[in-house]
Amino acid sequence: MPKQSTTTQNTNSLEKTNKTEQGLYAKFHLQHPQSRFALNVDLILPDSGVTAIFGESGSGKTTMLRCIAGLERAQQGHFVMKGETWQSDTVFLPTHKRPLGYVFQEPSLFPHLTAKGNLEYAIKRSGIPLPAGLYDQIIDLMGIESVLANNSQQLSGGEKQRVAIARALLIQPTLLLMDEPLASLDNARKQEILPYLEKLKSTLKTPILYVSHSVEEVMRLADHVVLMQDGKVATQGAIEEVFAQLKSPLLMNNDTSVLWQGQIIEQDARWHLSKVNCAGSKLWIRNNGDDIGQTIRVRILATDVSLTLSPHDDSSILNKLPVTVLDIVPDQDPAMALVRLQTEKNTLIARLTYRSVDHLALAEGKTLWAQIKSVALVR
Ligand SMILES: Nc1ncnc2c1ncn2[C@@H]1O[C@H](COP(=O)(O)OP(=O)(O)OP(=O)(O)O)[C@@H](O)[C@H]1O
Repeated sequence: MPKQSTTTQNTNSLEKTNKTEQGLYAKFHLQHPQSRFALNVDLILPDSGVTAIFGESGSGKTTMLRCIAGLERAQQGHFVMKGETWQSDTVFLPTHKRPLGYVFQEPSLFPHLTAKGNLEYAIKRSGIPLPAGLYDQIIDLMGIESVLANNSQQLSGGEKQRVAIARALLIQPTLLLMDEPLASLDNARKQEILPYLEKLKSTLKTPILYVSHSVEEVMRLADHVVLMQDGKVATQGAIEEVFAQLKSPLLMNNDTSVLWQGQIIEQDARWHLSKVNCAGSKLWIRNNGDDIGQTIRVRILATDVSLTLSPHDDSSILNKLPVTVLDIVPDQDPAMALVRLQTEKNTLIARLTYRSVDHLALAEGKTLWAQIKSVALVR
């Protein structure tokens, strides 16, 4: 059991600092005495939207979240949230004094209370009066009205987790920490909860740090990604940039893909297609009922991208874009290469055999055409 937090200052007065009046500043150095693992991070993160802490098992995602929550005390630690210091050389706010909500992998509801009882307990514990309408808004946001009277043991896994998220929100946190909140659920339950998380993200202003090792979840929810590797930050940035960088073996496999964001600019009713403009690169996708002007995210798998020296019109492929080779990165499979390509403003990745790389004489700066066999709408 990690050592519980202790107070080293009067927590009534949160120390103000001008270090990061906006944003989150997180710097931790932690070494577990019984393990070789060390966490070493020094980050400034956005104070809005969803930041995914993404990485392989054991890379230190949970440890970082626990340091931020004050559940784990780093030998050296500094955490500033919008100008309020939660930890420094002289400050250590205990967890219960930090204005945060924490959602764990396993929803930890009180089994002897109803869903409503769990929520009321959290509101009472927080000691912050609820503004009019917030309770109903959160219940509605999580879609739990119909299960409020149920004993928490009668709830399904998905319902329990939605109640746990509502409970975390009712504390009115300035930061919401979510540690693999969908990991204990089967795929059907995950698909059921993801739209609630999307709605939560677009409705509430609370910044969310979301730990996950699921590319699908990260691509759907995150705006910003911190990629963790061996206790360090391999890279961080806007989600499109991180997935385009190939900075981790986690991103270099059969599922290697890029994420593009764009707006629907045209509908083709006859063929049930929509045209989406992703920073100048225009793609046809299946019409999923989105209106013109709607912002969407699409995922393009590297295995769905092939390259040709000239734009072929005698192929079934709808999406063809002019591209320039940025670089050629070895795949984990020695037969395969990941070719990073520049489109107008986006990066695209093609997974090809080295034989094809040689056949097309691919090299940095070469211009050619990318054919995109399939584009998946992310939602
Ligand atoms: N209390 C502890 N004492 C010793 N070692 C620990 C302790 N907690 C975590 N570790 C080790 O620290 C490393 C990072 O663990 P952490 O749980 O942060 O990784 P993670 O990226 O969240 O992994 P996962 O995705 O599997 O949850 C692991 O090697 C783990 O065994």
